[in-house]
Amino acid sequence: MIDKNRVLIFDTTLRDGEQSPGATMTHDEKLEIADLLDEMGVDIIEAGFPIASEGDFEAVSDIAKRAKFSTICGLARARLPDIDRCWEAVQHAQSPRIHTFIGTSPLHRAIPNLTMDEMADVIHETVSHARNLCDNVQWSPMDATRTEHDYLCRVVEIAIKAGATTINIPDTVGYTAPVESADLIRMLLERVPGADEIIFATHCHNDLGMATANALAAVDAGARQIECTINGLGERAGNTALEEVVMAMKVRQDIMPYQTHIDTTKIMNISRRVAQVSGFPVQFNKAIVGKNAFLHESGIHQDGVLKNVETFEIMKPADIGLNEANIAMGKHSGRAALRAKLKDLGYELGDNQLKDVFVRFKALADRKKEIYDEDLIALMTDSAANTADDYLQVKWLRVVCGSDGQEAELKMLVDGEEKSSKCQGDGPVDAVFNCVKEIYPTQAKLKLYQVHAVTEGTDAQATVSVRLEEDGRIGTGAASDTDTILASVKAYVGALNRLRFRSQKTAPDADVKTVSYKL
Ligand SMILES: CC(=O)SCCNC(=O)CCNC(=O)[C@H](O)C(C)(C)COP(=O)(O)OP(=O)(O)OC[C@H]1O[C@@H](n2cnc3c(N)ncnc32)[C@H](O)[C@@H]1OP(=O)(O)O
Ligand SMILES: CC(C)C(=O)C(=O)O
Repeated sequence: MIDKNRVLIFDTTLRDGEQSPGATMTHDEKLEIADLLDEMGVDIIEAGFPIASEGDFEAVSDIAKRAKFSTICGLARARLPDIDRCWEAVQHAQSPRIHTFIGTSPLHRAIPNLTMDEMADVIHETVSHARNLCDNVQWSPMDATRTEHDYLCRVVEIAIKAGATTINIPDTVGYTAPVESADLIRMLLERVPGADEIIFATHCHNDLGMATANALAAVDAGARQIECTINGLGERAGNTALEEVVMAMKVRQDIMPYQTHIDTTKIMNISRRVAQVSGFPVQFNKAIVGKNAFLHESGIHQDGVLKNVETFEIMKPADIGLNEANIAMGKHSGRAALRAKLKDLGYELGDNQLKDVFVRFKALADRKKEIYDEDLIALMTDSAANTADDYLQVKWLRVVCGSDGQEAELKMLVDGEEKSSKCQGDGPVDAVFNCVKEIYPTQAKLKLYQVHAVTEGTDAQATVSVRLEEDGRIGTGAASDTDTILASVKAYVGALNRLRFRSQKTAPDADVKTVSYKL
């Protein structure tokens, strides 16, 4: 007999999860997911429906042979050939289980056109047959939550008498509410003879978004096995999500003092893997494993988290194996978060410098949805390379591009005086460089022009590097912007400033202006 507060975790990602339209996994992918489930401490893995296809049979039987910790279970209809095939597949597991089911609600009884008595006989016969093959048998009255209570009690009792060791109560269509889910388990425990000898399981679907709540309510009422899937994958709106019930019980031990055997630090990895192999991406705001589940973007939250992480986090990201930073930089971020983030990246800023970088950061965030570390590094490089003290400064730019040519119009400050130019060129970058040359004539030769996208996406920042040579001196410039042409002209002008600075340093009589380059 297991500890009264121990809740068994039955994962059906490979069976009910795979029933999500389009989520079919290959044989090797199923083995890989089964290994991960086994390693994370899932008590029972429902590996497939062996009679459904040769592929399902092979997968269940190969998983059965390799599982080290988990019980391996296969699904079978209330038909003897299904049960035999299931046993054939699971029998080599160190701990095999047969799971057989039949729809017991009026709607489901009508499909095979069986009376209540006839169905009761089928249940007795099929569960007995399964039990003769395997001493670990699970039986499910499909659509239990829409089955008449008296009939449900009757068939559950028959299944227990026939040898079922686990009775699963499925909310097949995700119709029930938490209070009913709990009442149903309580009712069965009270009314069915022998109910205290077996384990009741709960199998919930998420059609009304209540699968997790229903499963936990059933546990509260006495169920001791939760059927669930990674990422809540499953038929229609999916099943109870493993990560949600496991973490809810872990975090709320005060009101749910139940234990599982799950190593929660493995959750994130398996969630990502299931998302990849099933082709079902996890929604960003999904509880526990969503990309945003531990991210804070708004300034007030970020400030709170930096001062005391518990202000906005009820669990540690590391508890689910997430070791990434929890601060997402974006247009709602404040100075505290920017300073902390830059410090992480190796930039210690004084208040004035932070003020300047913050203005640039907000301007960037207005144009770009997500600000990655690389964007901030680019921003710092850009800040260092292009300052308000520069001799040459880009003030305004407009470029017209089209199949009939490119024209740029540029305004610059040259030693504080505004100058403008309009030029054509062989491409937009050439056109804008021609404007610079017209405003600030120079003999400098372009030795390198390189564009590099800092992050992914069409809104990515481009970092442009420019190297110029004049009289044996080299001047380099770099700039970043979501607008590649603007980054190009800023890099070009930065390189010119640098060349000028260098030429003045080698001419001691010249009026040297202090320029704070850091390249
Ligand atoms: C709620 C759930 O998730 S239940 C599990 C659902 N999963 C699946 O169905 C996936 C795997 N299924 C399959 O590959 C196929 O349906 C198979 C191989 C099992 C059966 O295929 P087919 O023989 O072509 O039957 P089909 O799928 O058209 O219809 C289902 C048959 O199973 C019968 N059936 C359904 N559930 C049960 C049950 N629990 N016990 C006995 N018979 C059942 C239906 O009455 C129907 O029988 P019929 O062909 O005699 O009318
Ligand atoms: C086979 C049963 C347990 C099922 O998947 C359901 O009823 O949803």
